[in-house]
Amino acid sequence: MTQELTLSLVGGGNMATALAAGLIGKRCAAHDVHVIDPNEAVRSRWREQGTTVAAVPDAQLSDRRVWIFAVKPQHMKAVVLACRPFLRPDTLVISIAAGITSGTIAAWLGAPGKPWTCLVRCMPNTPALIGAGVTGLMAVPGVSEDDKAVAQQLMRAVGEVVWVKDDKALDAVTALSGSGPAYVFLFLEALMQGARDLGLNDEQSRQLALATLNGSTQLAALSPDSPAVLRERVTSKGGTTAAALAVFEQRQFTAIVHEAMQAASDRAAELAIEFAQ
Ligand SMILES: NC(=O)C1=CN([C@@H]2O[C@H](COP(=O)(O)OP(=O)(O)OC[C@H]3O[C@@H](n4cnc5c(N)ncnc54)[C@H](OP(=O)(O)O)[C@@H]3O)[C@@H](O)[C@H]2O)C=CC1
Ligand SMILES: O=C(O)[C@@H]1CCC=N1
Repeated sequence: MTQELTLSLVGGGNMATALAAGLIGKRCAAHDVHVIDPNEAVRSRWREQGTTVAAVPDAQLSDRRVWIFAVKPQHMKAVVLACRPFLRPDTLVISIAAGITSGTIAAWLGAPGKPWTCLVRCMPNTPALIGAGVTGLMAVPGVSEDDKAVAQQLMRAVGEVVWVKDDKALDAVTALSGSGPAYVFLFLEALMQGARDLGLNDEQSRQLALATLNGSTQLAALSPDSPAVLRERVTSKGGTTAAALAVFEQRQFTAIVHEAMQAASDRAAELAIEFAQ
């Protein structure tokens, strides 16, 4: 375990919990993690894990080398400004908030005309909770290679990492892997419902649907063939799969997914404007 990394989680909700599941014990000790959250029930859960906690930003922030902002986009400005007095010149700030751009956060943290340059935006996802997450990262110009490595090392503790070049690309990451688990869970729910409607019981539906998603994604990851080729191998001419895929096509499944992802990306861009003032 890398013990020397000290961390503050600003916002101790769902995503902070998912990240901590991989980080604590692997990248930092629980007592080196300081959690800021206004909710006593949330703080109590963190206390039980052995972290220090506070309801509002406090001087302990200054002892933490890395801060991860994990509050809702609408809370970001107030929270960032409240934390700002506790910055050290070498504090590495990581934001996982959807939408809010690196330029906006850097301006909030910095002085007029002198934006904060030690800032990385990340977009993780909830499978981080079981170490199976994937995180998109982008760094503002000026972040040292060492600090990029620290951010990467943190996110690697909960899954894979993909660096992208700018905020726009991070919005695309948000629309794919940030929000993506919800799309997959929706598809899983639909498969299970479909199976129940066809007469299978709850347990059978769950086992078959989960194993199908799991097996198919593993096959796609390991196979040299494209998803399209793998799909064709399932689809016998005049058979059952062709009948099902014809319905997907008729209902424009691909267009629906495209439209949904565009909506997620557009919403990220809206959040950037809505909560930047
Ligand atoms: N959930 C996901 O799948 C993902 C979320 N994200 C991003 O992560 C961020 C957090 O999302 P998520 O974890 O789901 O949200 P949660 O609501 O679960 O967690 C946010 C936490 O921050 C607390 N909070 C509110 N105000 C403050 C404050 N002033 N100071 C400190 N903490 C505060 C909230 O308390 P209270 O509930 O009392 O308001 C809550 O406990 C968002 O910006 C989201 O865009 C990124 C990737 C994936
Ligand atoms: O729904 C949201 O806005 C956040 C960002 C990605 C996943 N959850």
